[in-house]
Amino acid sequence: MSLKVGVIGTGMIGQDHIRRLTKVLSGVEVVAVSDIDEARAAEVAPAGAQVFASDKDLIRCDAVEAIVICSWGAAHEEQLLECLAVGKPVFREKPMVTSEAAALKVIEAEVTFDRRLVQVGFMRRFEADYRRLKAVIDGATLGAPLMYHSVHRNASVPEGLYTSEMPLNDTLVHDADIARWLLSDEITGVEVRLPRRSQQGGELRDPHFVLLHMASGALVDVEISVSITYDYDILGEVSCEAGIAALPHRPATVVTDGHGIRQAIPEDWRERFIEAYDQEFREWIAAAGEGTATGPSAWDGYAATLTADAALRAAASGGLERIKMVEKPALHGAPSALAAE
Ligand SMILES: NC(=O)c1ccc[n+]([C@@H]2O[C@H](COP(=O)([O-])OP(=O)(O)OC[C@H]3O[C@@H](n4cnc5c(N)ncnc54)[C@H](O)[C@@H]3O)[C@@H](O)[C@H]2O)c1
Ligand SMILES: O[C@H]1[C@H](O)[C@@H](O)[C@H](O)[C@@H](O)[C@H]1O
Repeated sequence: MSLKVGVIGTGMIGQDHIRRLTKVLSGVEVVAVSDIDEARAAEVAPAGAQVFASDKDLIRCDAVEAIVICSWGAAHEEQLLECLAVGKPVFREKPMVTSEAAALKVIEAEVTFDRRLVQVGFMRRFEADYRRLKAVIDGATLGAPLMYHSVHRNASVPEGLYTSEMPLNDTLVHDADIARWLLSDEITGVEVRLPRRSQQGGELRDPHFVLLHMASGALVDVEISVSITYDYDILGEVSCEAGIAALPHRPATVVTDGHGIRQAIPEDWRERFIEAYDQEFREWIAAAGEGTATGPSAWDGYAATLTADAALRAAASGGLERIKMVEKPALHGAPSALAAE
């Protein structure tokens, strides 16, 4: 039996997820779509899917067993709370929400329901290369991680839609989440430095250099570039007490010609993380079929939101901005290092 899914938000990633849910993965069927741009929803709706003008009607529709939300960040809170109110599993693209207060409401609603329903779209955790990197760090041979260097480069971002706060509250959340997951640690403080401004960024302030302070004492530096022009480049290297572990470069055909020897880099996130998104949804479909969720949780969404908020404060203050988390609910795993402080 297929899991019957409704998709809210049929823009760039909504369409890419509809493609994988209808053409790549099995055990799932897209039975409904909704977007504030109803014409766009109708245009991309798979054959036989119902098109809803209202997101609430889609969420409450009896034929919809689980929901995928790919709308803009500001819409996420209400849509998530509605899914939790009707007890349906929900995959929510990052960022989970855009304020601490909203993140706490989502956590509270899920804890009241007393079963995990929310999975947040931090797809890096599902990629084989990141999983192998984590296995090495968790193994005994390299010793404790001391530093993580994370490079996050976008060739460009959508003009007009991508605003000046988004390097820190939309893009950085991936690096914050993967740092917490790879190092099994929590973020306790954030600093932001602004290097010389790139002329390629137009109105946007680009790039950003971010320093994340971890509860263990490890440090994480993050380069956020959103107008690097050449391609979509994601790198990661962990320095441990007795060695280094790094993500490999993606395999690509080696071209030799009059310009030298070279390998192509993925153009954008769709290409770079294609297998990660597929695996993320395979695992979501299995969990949602059992009425629950797996992988990045509402707690992880909350941690990323706090980091984004602290980064925005740090960019304004120029100093170290501290993060204080509430106590971690049992539903979301063992108490965090911070809760014990
Ligand atoms: N995990 C990733 O790598 C990744 C990649 C791209 C985007 N995203 C995230 O996915 C979300 C969407 O990004 P996108 O690039 O597809 O943006 P987009 O602008 O291309 O699409 C967003 C769509 O949502 C619709 N929408 C907005 N508010 C709505 C509402 N209240 N109800 C219904 N529909 C609504 C818009 O009309 C639009 O069609 C963002 O939160 C973004 O951060 C994640
Ligand atoms: O929404 C996208 C997406 O999350 C990408 O993975 C990230 O690299 C971009 O910077 C962001 O704008």
